[in-house]
Amino acid sequence: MEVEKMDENEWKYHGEGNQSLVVSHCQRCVVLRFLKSPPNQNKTPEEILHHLQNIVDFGKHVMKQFFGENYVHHGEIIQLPLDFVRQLCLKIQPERPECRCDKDMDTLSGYAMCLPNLTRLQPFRFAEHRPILCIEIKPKCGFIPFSSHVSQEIKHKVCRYCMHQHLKVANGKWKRPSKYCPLDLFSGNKQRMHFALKSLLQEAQNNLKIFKNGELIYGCKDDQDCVCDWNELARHLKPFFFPCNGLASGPQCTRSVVKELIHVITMALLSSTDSCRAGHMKTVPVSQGRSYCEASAFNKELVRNGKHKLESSGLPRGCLLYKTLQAQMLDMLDIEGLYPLYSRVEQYLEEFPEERSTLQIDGPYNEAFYEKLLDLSLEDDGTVAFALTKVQQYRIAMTAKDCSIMIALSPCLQDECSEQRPVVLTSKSRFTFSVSVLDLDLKPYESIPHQYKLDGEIVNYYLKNVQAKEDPVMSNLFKENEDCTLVLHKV
Ligand SMILES: O=P(O)(O)O[C@@H]1[C@@H](OP(=O)(O)O)[C@H](OP(=O)(O)O)[C@H](O)[C@H](OP(=O)(O)O)[C@H]1OP(=O)(O)O
Ligand SMILES: Nc1ncnc2c1ncn2[C@@H]1O[C@H](COP(=O)(O)OP(=O)(O)OP(=O)(O)O)[C@@H](O)[C@H]1O
Repeated sequence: MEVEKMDENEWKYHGEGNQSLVVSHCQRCVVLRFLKSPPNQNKTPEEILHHLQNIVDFGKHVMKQFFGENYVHHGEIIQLPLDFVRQLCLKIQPERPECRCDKDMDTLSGYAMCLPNLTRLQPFRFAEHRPILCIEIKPKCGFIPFSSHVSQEIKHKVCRYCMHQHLKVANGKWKRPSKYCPLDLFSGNKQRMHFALKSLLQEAQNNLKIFKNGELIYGCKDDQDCVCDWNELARHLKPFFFPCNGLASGPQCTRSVVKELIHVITMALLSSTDSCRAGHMKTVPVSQGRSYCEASAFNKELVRNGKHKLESSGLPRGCLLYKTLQAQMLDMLDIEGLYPLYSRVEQYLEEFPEERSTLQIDGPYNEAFYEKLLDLSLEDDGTVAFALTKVQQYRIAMTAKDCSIMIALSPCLQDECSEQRPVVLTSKSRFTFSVSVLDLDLKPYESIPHQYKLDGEIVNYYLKNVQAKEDPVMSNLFKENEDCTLVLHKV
């Protein structure tokens, strides 16, 4: 990219999260990702550069190992003319959702990350001007803690996402709770995955976005502004799924399109399009802990119907969901078991503050950092080294619990099968697709006390306000299910 010739008119607002703001190029397949910070808490250009370097290194040396070369796009740092950045910031400001304006885009350092636009097929080839559909999913934590350090039994039964929903609705973050449960999506069972995806389509919150040719057509721009009309979605997607079929619009058409969409997402999520080193490392057994969540609407429906053998077909080893789950499961102790270890590291650092850099707490995130993460032993020998390894593994797990998956799909013809890319079939079309992961910024060491506090708040809110009021018939059914999997029904 010729940075001297940067023109803000060639870029447009694309999206943002809590930490960064993204603009996309109007013609080319790249985005710029800027860091954000609260007003008057600007970091120095050196600090920004260091932070960005850490993000790139972490993607390159650590997350690529866990997730696989093809899934991770670490990008590169770019230094931009300050004038361009300031003009760009002014240009995009009106597009920003109000709820994200508590932080400002960094306009002082001139540094940003340059990344491929993942709403396009990866790797992108210039010749491609075909229509593209992209589904972004933030799946969140896909397992129930199996750690013996968990102090509240409910955490072994109901997943964090489902519990957190209630607190979020009470706090006004979302108007309605979602029926989505990450354990259904991560189950590998198609029926459960379909239910999870349908629930995401019903209540997208910040867990689902759909882009057509790079433009957001479905999902929440912010808490107030949600474009979640299935008929409108079907209108956008009909040409993708039923290209030469005169399927009339109406409820039947909407249902058919949504069904095809869910099918195609499921197939892409279960596909294995990469191999990686961590695939060879000793992995955390996926079978640990319970494979379903008692609060899942899918599960409740089964129990209501007297069925209690919830299928968890397991995920294919090479697929991105599997790799994400493996990385998430590096949280083996749960925050309750981790927090005392964090305190041990803290105590050590208070005594020896100069050791902070040797311990690589704030980077560099290099090969050596990665190697130290591979020790999955849970035998606490009382050392700082053990505590530190668990803390760093926890940070990786937290990162994987908050990342997003991008599935880009483009219609292709039968004779295009020779391409390197995988293909997924629907009843009336075929698509080449790519799957990528984004937002792999390592969670800060300093966020651990916040995690500890939040965990307590989520669980206490749930126990007090939800479980206490739960339908007693339902909880009895669960109890019976748990004890002997035999439920007696009145005849
Ligand atoms: O704690 P959670 O599970 O609510 O996750 C936070 C996310 O909220 P969510 O529940 O997905 O709506 C939250 O997402 P939103 O800003 O609410 O869209 C952030 O991703 C936050 O990350 P960070 O601390 O800013 O790096 C996330 O915080 P971390 O816990 O990942 O640090
Ligand atoms: N390389 C990319 N290509 C296309 N879109 C992207 C890319 N990177 C980010 N985005 C879009 O920008 C949004 C915000 O990016 P990102 O998730 O990295 O922000 P964040 O502030 O780090 O998020 P969080 O709130 O989870 O901390 C994403 O949800 C996605 O829609």
